[in-house]
Amino acid sequence: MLELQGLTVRAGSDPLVEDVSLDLVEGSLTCLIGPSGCGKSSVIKWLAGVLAPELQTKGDLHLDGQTVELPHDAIAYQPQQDTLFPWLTICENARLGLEIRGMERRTARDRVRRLFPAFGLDGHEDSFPDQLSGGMRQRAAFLRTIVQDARILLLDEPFSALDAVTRLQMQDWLIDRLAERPRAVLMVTHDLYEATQMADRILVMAGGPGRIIADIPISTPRADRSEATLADIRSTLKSMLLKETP
Ligand SMILES: Nc1ncnc2c1ncn2[C@@H]1O[C@H](COP(=O)(O)OP(=O)(O)OP(=O)(O)O)[C@@H](O)[C@H]1O
Repeated sequence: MLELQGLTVRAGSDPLVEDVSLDLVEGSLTCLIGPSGCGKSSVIKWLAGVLAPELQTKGDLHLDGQTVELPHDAIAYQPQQDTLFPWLTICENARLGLEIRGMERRTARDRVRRLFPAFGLDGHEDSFPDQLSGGMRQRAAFLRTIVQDARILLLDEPFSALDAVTRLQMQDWLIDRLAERPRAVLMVTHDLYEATQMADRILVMAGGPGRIIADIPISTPRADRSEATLADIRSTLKSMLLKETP
């Protein structure tokens, strides 16, 4: 579905990412892991079309075999922080992206409001972000991303600001939402447990400059994943990350 070939990112003469290629498949969640600073966000930001303009980049991107220009409507991006505007209600925050893309305000509001129950936000349409818990804010950020109805979701550490229990709940919740409508998902995480529990495939990056050093499919169905079934793969990933962390 989405194929990236040979992404290179440089800051002047300093190579940040070198020859990264990956493909994303509909109905499949790919996790991107790697040591801090190895270039994970740079890859995901480039795919989203929001990488800092002062960086020099080279790479080919194809969607269903066609070359695409970035940013592209088929690709939705959720940055590390929830980035909800504090002066807008949750409903206004969620519909903003649709309005920017030209949707009439009433249509955007109706489309967004229909999703509130499934996102556990029923009754909070007119709340402001600081009136919600961390988990609710994160669900609101997901709502804003998912309402764009993009076929490809790029999620940069979507659960990093959450406490441990909310994080586990949100992981299950996201998997359920994705099952309702298959999309291709690329998710950056630092959490090996999260990656092995959620991913269909894990890409491991190393730094200096950033490159992909392993591509590990996880074929065990999510419902059958347990500490025992995932122990070997977690241990392999842990060794790789320890070796690559400066
Ligand atoms: N605009 C920029 N100009 C120069 N260097 C940059 C710029 N943006 C990022 N970098 C550098 O690129 C490298 C990769 O950064 P990036 O944020 O992609 O890493 P990361 O793997 O996502 O890190 P983390 O896991 O800590 O979020 C880092 O060394 C960073 O300092």
